[in-house]
Amino acid sequence: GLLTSPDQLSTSEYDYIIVGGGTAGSVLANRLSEDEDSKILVIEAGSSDFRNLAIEGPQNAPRLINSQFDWNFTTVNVSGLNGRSLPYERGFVLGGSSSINFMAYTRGSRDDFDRWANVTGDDQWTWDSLHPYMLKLERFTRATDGHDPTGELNVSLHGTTGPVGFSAANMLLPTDDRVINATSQVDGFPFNLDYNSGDTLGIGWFQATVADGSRTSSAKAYLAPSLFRPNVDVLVHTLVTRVVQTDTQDGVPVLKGVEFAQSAGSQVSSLNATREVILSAGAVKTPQILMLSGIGDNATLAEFGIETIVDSPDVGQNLQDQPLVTNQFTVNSTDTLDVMRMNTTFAAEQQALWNSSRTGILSLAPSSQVGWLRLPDNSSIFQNITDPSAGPTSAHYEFIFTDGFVSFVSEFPGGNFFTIFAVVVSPTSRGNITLNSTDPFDAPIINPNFYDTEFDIFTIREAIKAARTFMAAPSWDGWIEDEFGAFKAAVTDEQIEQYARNTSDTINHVSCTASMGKTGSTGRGSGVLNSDLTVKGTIGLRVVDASAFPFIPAAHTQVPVYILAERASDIIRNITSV
Ligand SMILES: Cc1cc2nc3c(=O)[nH]c(=O)nc-3n(C[C@H](O)[C@H](O)[C@H](O)COP(=O)(O)OP(=O)(O)OC[C@H]3O[C@@H](n4cnc5c(N)ncnc54)[C@H](O)[C@@H]3O)c2cc1C
Repeated sequence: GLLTSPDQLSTSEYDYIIVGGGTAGSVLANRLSEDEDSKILVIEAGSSDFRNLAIEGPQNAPRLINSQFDWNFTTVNVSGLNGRSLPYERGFVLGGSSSINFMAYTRGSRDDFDRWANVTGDDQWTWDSLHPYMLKLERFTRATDGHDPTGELNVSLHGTTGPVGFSAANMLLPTDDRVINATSQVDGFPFNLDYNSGDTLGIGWFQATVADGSRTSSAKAYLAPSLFRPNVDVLVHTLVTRVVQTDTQDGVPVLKGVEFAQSAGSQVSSLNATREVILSAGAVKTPQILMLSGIGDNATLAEFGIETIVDSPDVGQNLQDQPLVTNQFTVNSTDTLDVMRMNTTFAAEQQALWNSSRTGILSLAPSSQVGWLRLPDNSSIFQNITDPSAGPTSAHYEFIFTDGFVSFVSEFPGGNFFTIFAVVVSPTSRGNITLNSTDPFDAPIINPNFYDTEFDIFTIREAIKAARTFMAAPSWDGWIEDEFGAFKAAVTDEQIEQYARNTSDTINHVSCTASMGKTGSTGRGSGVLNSDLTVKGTIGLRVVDASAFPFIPAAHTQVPVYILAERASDIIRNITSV
């Protein structure tokens, strides 16, 4: 059942204690509780309010930033962003970041997963091994306006019975044809019917975790159904403060205990799992919990007076995230989604329509098309830098097309706009998560370290130029008026670089802060986890969330988390075929 206080725990005999009821944690709760004999406890710091209408409404996603459903983290002053600090959103509610994200539904490329298998030396992480899970987890749903999705995705590539409902465009916009037609008018931007085929490259229709006009979160897809089972308890408003050693076996520490509290001054409770503790607290909090529990770099832990249980120098290191720039154009039209911000009567009508039938503009995902693109093979950057992408099916940069004005640095100026996001999706910069204090209620120090490398700056610059090339296609003639604001002013390479440093934000894909490496290998750079996601040097402790990625996929990260968590559930249950 759903519990709001530790006093309500019905038993102290849980087989699995899952830390975090977010994207991955909800998958685990559901799959592990399929075994009626297993008792599962999920401990979640945030609230149970994942059915709140603010979360359910797809077009409301921007308003969840800095809301009660967000941890409201901020980064350090990032030197590659000319010293700016960014808000760093993470979901603080059941479903975790899947409850507040922008819903892009992207599996990643064949090469992304084959690289995971390669660096871990474990074939279970190849695209082919994971493909059954991709089908198992998803459920394709039709558009809310009933239109035929032919031409928007390849339905035959998709699952139709899984828990995660997704869709292509819920209604059509006047800009859709312009984007799609431009793909046949300029070289280098081919149409791709379905970037979830394994080959991501090209421009195509956005698929989103929106079903029947509402957001699909992991809480809705996985956790809510499991709550009907007698063997699942979910305790909300409770922070796990650390994992504790309960035993030693053959000299190896057993970490099957957790401590938790409801607020900074309140009583700390503790429980031991009979089988294992699984950290699914996300790529910001999982490394913090590990360090507070004595698993981290020996010297760093000593500075904070934390006794080292496992000297694991990679904890919190290797942070990978993707920076983005929003580039706006003014348009010769009064029919863009900007109208929702300028015409309150129209906005109220759309709200009423969504409230009554979950249709209309508010059922749309934040974008209707997206593109996955590579730098040309003969780019000058490759003279001295090896291609950091996972391979030929993986992009270096992404476009996200938006019918309206989007900026993370300037206010909406009024008027009608079109925005192309440019995103570096195969970054070589590496950031980190470090401790700020030994207080578990304190946020850790977050440094995404954007644009630390020449490759990342080169790529964003070329992506912004490529956006200009794409938008010069004939299909935009008479509709696009002009570039806008700081984008327009950025002309020379140096100006474009400064424009990127001054306006970039995060796409919120923080990953890889407790990553998998080759099983058994130790020392700096060999990873925090074995390839079965157990924490190296421990017994009884696993990490299952975006921290575990060895490389960030050239994709949005929620589906890779779903895939990882589905696979992890079978590893834990010893199930070898899907
Ligand atoms: C604003 C935003 C937009 C995004 N847009 C997209 C998108 O469009 N498409 C996409 O694919 N991905 C997107 N992402 C990324 C994607 O949502 C995440 O990569 C993914 O959801 C991470 O899953 P996770 O399980 O690793 O962590 P989370 O889902 O964040 O789960 C972690 C959970 O652990 C809880 N927790 C943390 N610490 C503790 C503790 N000490 N004790 C108890 N509980 C704790 C948290 O409250 C949270 O519920 C976006 C993310 C954000 C924030």
